[in-house]
Amino acid sequence: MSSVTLEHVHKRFGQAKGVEDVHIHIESGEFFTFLGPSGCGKTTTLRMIAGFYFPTEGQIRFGSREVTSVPPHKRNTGMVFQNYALFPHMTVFENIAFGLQVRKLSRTETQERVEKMMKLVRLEGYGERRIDQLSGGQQQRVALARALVIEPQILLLDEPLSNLDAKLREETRFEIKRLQLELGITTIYVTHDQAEAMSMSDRIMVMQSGEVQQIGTPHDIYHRPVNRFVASFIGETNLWEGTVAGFEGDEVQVRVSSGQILTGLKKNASPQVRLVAGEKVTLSIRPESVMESATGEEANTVTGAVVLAEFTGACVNYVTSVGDEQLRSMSINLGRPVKQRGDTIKLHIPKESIYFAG
Ligand SMILES: Nc1ncnc2c1ncn2[C@@H]1O[C@H](COP(=O)(O)OP(=O)(O)OP(=O)(O)O)[C@@H](O)[C@H]1O
Repeated sequence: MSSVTLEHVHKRFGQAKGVEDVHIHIESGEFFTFLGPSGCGKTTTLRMIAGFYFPTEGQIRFGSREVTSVPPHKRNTGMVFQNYALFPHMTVFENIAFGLQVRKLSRTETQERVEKMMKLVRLEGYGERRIDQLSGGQQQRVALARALVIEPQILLLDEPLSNLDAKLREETRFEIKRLQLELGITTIYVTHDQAEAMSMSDRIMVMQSGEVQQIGTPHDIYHRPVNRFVASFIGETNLWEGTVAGFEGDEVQVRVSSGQILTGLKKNASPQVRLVAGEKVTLSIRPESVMESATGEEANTVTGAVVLAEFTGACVNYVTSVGDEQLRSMSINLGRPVKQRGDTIKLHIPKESIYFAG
């Protein structure tokens, strides 16, 4: 297995920007995800790692080997494409064996390796089926087996689940994770689906408009987003505008649109934020951290009118109007009466759950 390093990599398509200054080190055996909306540069970055595009500037290394302008077939990477790119007229066996035949392996070895792969992806007994006789999920597993059979140092996956329905997508993401852990293979995964990225990855790189916004563990990115974009792209959040009103020890007071002062912790600020009295700041408050107030007396309790009440059985979700803002809250159903639209509600925002996101 191999680490992957991108050193100040840029890609331009004529005058158009593809990606700008991607600088990352992916550890050997890591599951690393490129996450972002359509057009943010995920696929371009992956294609440079595969060798389908060469960078306009910068260097790419696998371990200590420089591969910046090495062609794809000499890189020893396995790739799964969004549409799988299988050969429809060939059988499962022939599809998986393809890369081994190109490499001129003996028949016995090819047979052994393909069978081992079919077992690994749970397709034993399907060798003679044609691709067009398989379900979407099974085709996806053939594509994975075909990428893995050549024993690549690095596995590259470009939106591999996007053609599957929601339930199968969830099952298959566990399957991919299981395979990755079993093989210990360095895996780079491209998706625009934040739940997929959060549940599978060791680390995530969040991209927007060809630029890296943040690199971190799912936990870091969720709890310590560096800016508004990351805060709102990853999970749901309330983004409130406020003005820094003052400081006390390790706490900071912020005036919000209702005129009320909320207290947060200085340490919960993105490195991109300067907390200065009188300056505007964005507060990111996750819905699950907002609680219906037990006494109405706790610090950081706001009062508002319920705009939307949602009872899902397991949870009670409210959207509440507070000053000029709305506050979305989400809590486990503890059997309390559910408020209705128009009711007054008091909501407590614990000070440690306020994050200053820029
Ligand atoms: N071959 C190309 N020629 C010109 N521009 C390109 C080419 N490939 C990508 N781009 C541009 O580079 C930018 C990044 O595209 P890229 O395909 O990497 O985004 P993405 O995040 O993978 O999006 P998606 O999820 O829609 O595939 C976009 O602005 C895109 O228009």
